Amino acid sequence: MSTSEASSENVLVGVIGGSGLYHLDNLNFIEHVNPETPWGFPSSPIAICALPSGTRVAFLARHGVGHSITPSNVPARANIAALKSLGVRAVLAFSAVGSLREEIAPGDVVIPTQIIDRTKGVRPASFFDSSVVAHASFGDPFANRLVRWLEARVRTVLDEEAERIKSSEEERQPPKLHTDKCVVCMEGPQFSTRAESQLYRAWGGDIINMSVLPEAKLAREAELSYALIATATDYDAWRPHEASVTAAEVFKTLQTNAAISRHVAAAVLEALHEAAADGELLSEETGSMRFSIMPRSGKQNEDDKKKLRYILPEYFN
Ligand SMILES: CSC[C@H]1O[C@H](OP(=O)(O)O)[C@H](O)[C@@H]1O
Ligand SMILES: Nc1ncnc2[nH]cnc12
Repeated sequence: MSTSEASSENVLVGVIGGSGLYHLDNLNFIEHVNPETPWGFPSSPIAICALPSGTRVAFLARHGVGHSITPSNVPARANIAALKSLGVRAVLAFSAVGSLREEIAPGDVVIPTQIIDRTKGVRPASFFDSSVVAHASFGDPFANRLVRWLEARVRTVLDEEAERIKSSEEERQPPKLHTDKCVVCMEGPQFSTRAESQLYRAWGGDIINMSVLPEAKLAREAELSYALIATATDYDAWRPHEASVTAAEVFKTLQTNAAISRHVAAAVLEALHEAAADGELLSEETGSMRFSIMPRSGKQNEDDKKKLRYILPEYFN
């Protein structure tokens, strides 16, 4: 199936849900689509949902709806290719992360701008792994304009949440927003040792997950604008006098964090769709691969080019 064949009407924004976020059940579900891409099927069928205005968005559960796919086995190429095939231009990815900083408390929201790669080379991390060679720029791994645009809107959502918590019986601290942070992406599935956790702090890491790579790299190769909205679940393993993170601790905060993530999604998706349609917000990523692909040569295989046409039809027609 080519990109144009798979296009579903006006779906410009894709949401990738992480641990705890398997549905956007505050939006109207329309249908499931399950495109077979040249890299296989996505983690789960993609839910097409409608916002109150009727605008459609695509939702994909990264680990499958029953969370049956480990971080190392997420079919990230199929996920990104499938979203692109629906016409998606901007991806909001949600992730449950560990905190490497005292001031980033469980429940807080982080929109990072940098990544340190601690994956182990076991995940297919490029669409260009064949006779067609490309070197995408990745100095700024997230879509900068989209990140700045999101920060303002997420801050408003969290201010409203703080007001709601203040006027309720709830005793928890309102979630804070942290920007310009660095996410370490580790292989897993085991959590880090205390020594690794300390090392990542020394390197400048602020939060840690197992999922942002290769997702962010593949989004860049497919010219999608990609931003991560991370919610902290734990303090990882760096605090000397505290127990190191356990899955049980992560699960405790997942529900509350998922509620915030749904809130954020509902609050930003309509405006993001409009901005994506206008094009200006996403202009940095559009066309970014044009000069990253090594010049055509007779050695490029026709089948390899055909696969790439699925994500970048303008360069492989
Ligand atoms: C459930 S704890 C570790 C797991 O949670 C995060 O998943 P996601 O990023 O999809 O929310 C983290 O990256 C690990 O994959
Ligand atoms: N401490 C941690 N390390 C890696 N991924 C995580 N996801 C949530 N907490 C995490």
